[in-house]
Amino acid sequence: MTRTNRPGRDGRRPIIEVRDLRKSYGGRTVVDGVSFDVAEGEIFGILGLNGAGKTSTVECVEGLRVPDAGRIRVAGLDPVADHAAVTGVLGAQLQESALQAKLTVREALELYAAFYPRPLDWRPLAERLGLTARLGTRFHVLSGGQKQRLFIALALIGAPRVVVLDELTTGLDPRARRDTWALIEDVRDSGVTVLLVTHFMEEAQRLCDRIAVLDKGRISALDTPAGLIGRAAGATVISFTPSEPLDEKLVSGLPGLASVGWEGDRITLSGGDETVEAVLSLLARSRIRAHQLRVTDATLDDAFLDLTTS
Ligand SMILES: Nc1ncnc2c1ncn2[C@@H]1O[C@H](COP(=O)(O)OP(=O)(O)OP(=O)(O)O)[C@@H](O)[C@H]1O
Repeated sequence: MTRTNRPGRDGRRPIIEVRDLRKSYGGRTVVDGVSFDVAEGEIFGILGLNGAGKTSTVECVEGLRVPDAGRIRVAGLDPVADHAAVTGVLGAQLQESALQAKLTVREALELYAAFYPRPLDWRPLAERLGLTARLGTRFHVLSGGQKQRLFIALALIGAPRVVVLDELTTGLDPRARRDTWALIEDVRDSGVTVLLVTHFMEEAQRLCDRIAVLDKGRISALDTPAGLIGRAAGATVISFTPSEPLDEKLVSGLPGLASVGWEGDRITLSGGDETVEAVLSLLARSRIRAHQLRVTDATLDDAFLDLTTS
């Protein structure tokens, strides 16, 4: 596990370097000066609303799109100028349309293995991904989870140092999604660096060592999941039903208060630790009881909403 491994800390060059990347379509800028580094062995997440520029960014990293400006290196290689060499170090998740419906799992694995000079042996890979019982099954009859596992196998078959996974678990049921997360951790633990584009906060929070939040083509924050949550305006949420009405002036003057909301008689406040302490002492001073008191940490969802603009 290399969760503490960060670019530059151990003096090694990051495996992915993106500097001031720009990309426009028809004069509309959708990636506007994006820079980040990914250390070898990290799971690095890119989060953002629809149209934020996530796919454009990672497809530039893959060499599938040509940047208008900026500099990208993958294992020291330029993804456009050195495209053939980059495909040897970078495995990309296929889009569903890339595989013929009638191809069996075994045929897909053999076909893709033949593209690489030193492919992994597909049999143990299929075993590790739970595909052995499906080797004779045609692609179009696989379940969503089985298709995703096949896509992971095909992304790994060339023994890459980096895999790029874009919306890997979209459309999967919660169990298949969790199984896929375990697989991605397994991939990372085997030393492969993962660049992950996702819409799911829970997925990003669970898997990613660091996350870049893209907002309208720019990085609005880049941090660990815990770091992003800590930046959310209200990192702690306290809610309760007071036994008597609260003095609104005292509530709005609470230190560190980020938000207040009422749902019927129930109040929900967000803020820092000092807000929670002040609420509790306000209640004690006013001799008001707090029914069904809950204190929870803010989630990545809260941080994400703070860091993106609709
Ligand atoms: N080839 C293209 N030609 C024209 N516009 C494009 C092209 N590819 C993407 N766009 C536009 O660029 C913007 C960014 O798209 P991109 O797919 O990079 O965003 P995204 O963050 O991955 O979005 P999503 O979460 O919806 O997949 C979008 O408005 C999209 O419509």
